[in-house]
Amino acid sequence: MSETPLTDATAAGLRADGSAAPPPLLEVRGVTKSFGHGRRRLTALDGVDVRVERGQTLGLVGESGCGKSTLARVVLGLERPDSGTVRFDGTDPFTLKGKELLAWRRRVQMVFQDPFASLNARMSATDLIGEPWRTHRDIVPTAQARERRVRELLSLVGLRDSDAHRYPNEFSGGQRQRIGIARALALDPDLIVCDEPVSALDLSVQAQVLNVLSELRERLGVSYVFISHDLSVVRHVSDRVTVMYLGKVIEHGPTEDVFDRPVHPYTAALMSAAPTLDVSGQAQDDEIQLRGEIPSPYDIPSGCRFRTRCWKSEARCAELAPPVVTRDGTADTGRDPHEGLCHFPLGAGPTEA
Ligand SMILES: Nc1ncnc2c1ncn2[C@@H]1O[C@H](COP(=O)(O)OP(=O)(O)OP(=O)(O)O)[C@@H](O)[C@H]1O
Repeated sequence: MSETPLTDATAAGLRADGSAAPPPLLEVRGVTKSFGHGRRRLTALDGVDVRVERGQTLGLVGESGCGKSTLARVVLGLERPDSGTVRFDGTDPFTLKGKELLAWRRRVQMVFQDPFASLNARMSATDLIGEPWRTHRDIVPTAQARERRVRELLSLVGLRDSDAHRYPNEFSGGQRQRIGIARALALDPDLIVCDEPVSALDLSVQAQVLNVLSELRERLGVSYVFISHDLSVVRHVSDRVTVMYLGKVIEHGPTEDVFDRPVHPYTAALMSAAPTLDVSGQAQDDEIQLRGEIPSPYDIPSGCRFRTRCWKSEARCAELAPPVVTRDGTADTGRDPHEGLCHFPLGAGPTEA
């Protein structure tokens, strides 16, 4: 039996009144990406589906090496999938060329984890923010327009006009990340991929930067893919969450559903390790200890790839690929499904094999 992927799509693409829903801003379906050859070949993404609606934030979580950055690179058009499709506003960006490709590249931008590493110390804030305009010259054709736009962008991220001519070493970590955000906004994108955008910052500064991101969403309608190891941050910023394990999506759904009623034991374990969170239905207040280490990506376990660390694992988990289930063990008919891949989902008895 081949493994069934979680198809992260609104049911049949229909609204409640039966009319066709507009395509999501981003729709990744069945994307597989491998690296290397022969015995040194590993599958970093295995039939991955994700969806980002306009003006929404998708949280992407999972341990190191599960494929989050590879997925981000695919979304940014930097890595071509081996199979599967990427649709941005209904168009496959990998089919674009020339001017169309350049126009699309504006629409998806990135905010990096470490503002210290990602900013060139010898460039002023103005130069850093305006660097993307070197490639996209038509956006601010004159020096005057450029100066005006830099001031607007500084103001949008909560910095002052006088900051325009300062250098990275004159800014705090939080201010540098604000410059990183202003730079991502310079091309007026529809989607920003944020890869651990606050994990290098002090706790008190993290909240300020997260507020900047959420204000920008309100004001500009920008969408985010938000990658983070910090589940309390993901819960705070995300409308929907996708959980990955060893290159596969093992659970996805609306944030509150996934956090309050995880389907997959792996999701529950991740959440139980996050100090402020309560996993209802699980050992309250106790961290779920997973057995062993993450398996090698060169040697993915048969059946359910999480089984070697799962406390619910039985013989079936090694023999058969896990089915798609919801918290209640039934197919979800709602518009925004909350699903997981598991033989023994939480909150339900064993599913039919
Ligand atoms: N260019 C590459 N060549 C070979 N292997 C790669 C390459 N890029 C990623 N990988 C492998 O693919 C798997 C997924 O990596 P990826 O960086 O996407 O994970 P991640 O979830 O982003 O991890 P982290 O949280 O540590 O950044 C890992 O096993 C990694 O070693």
